[in-house]
Amino acid sequence: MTESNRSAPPWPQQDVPTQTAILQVRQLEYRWPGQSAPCLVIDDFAVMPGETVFLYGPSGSGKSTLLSLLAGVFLPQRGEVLLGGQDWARLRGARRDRYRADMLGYIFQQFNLLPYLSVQDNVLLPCRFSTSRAQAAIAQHGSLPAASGHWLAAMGLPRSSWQRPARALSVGQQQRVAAARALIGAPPVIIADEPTSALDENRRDAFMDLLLAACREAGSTLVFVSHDQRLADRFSRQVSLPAINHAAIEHIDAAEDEPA
Ligand SMILES: Nc1ncnc2c1ncn2[C@@H]1O[C@H](COP(=O)(O)OP(=O)(O)OP(=O)(O)O)[C@@H](O)[C@H]1O
Repeated sequence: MTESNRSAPPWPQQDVPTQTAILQVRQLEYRWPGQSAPCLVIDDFAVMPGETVFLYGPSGSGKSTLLSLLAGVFLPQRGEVLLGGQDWARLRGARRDRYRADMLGYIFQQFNLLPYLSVQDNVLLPCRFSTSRAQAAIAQHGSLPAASGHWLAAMGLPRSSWQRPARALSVGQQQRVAAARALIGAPPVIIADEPTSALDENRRDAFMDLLLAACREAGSTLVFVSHDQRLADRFSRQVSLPAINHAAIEHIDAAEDEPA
């Protein structure tokens, strides 16, 4: 990205009219190194801007693998994965990392916070890697500390916790910090991989209420993986990975993972 277009959204504008998919998978085939058979064979899968997608499937069906492909962490052996009209395979090394930081917030099952950094500094991390996220955060909230405070408050974290080291927070609070980190700078897409699996029922419901409201406020599209079918109705679309994946892999307890 050049200095002159830094304030523009980071994705290639000419390729993204409003009704174009923000995420697109075409003729994808992905095989893990050393495996003879592919784990994922997906002809066509698209997510439109503003959707909230609940992606489900049994253990081992490839959900996390697909998320890594959507995030450009892995590249497919065949086919294309596009984010914001940009084919991940056409970006190399540092450019791919920067585009990911510009475009994506990622919430991990185990939070992946830096334990000794303060809550606020954890939330600000994406702004260190992405100029466009930092600029968006400042444009929206006036300053980076104000932006981190905004998303921490949106996720229900009291001000008294913001300067504490992340490791001093409870599991439920740490997952809220991870969500605030994904939301800062309002990236176009948020990907969440089983973010509620460590939460009890009350904390899970509260987390979901706050996360979905915050994604709406940020205008971020959400792709959310979970085993927990009780969450499915909260989303604008439910997608069964085995239903779109033509790879001949064994699924464990497929029937148990159908939505209620
Ligand atoms: N590091 C790896 N090396 C080789 N094969 C792998 C590796 N990680 C995963 N796989 C294969 O890819 C398949 C899909 O794994 P993945 O973790 O994407 O499934 P999942 O649906 O996310 O499972 P879970 O719900 O248990 O997290 C697995 O069945 C496994 O065979």
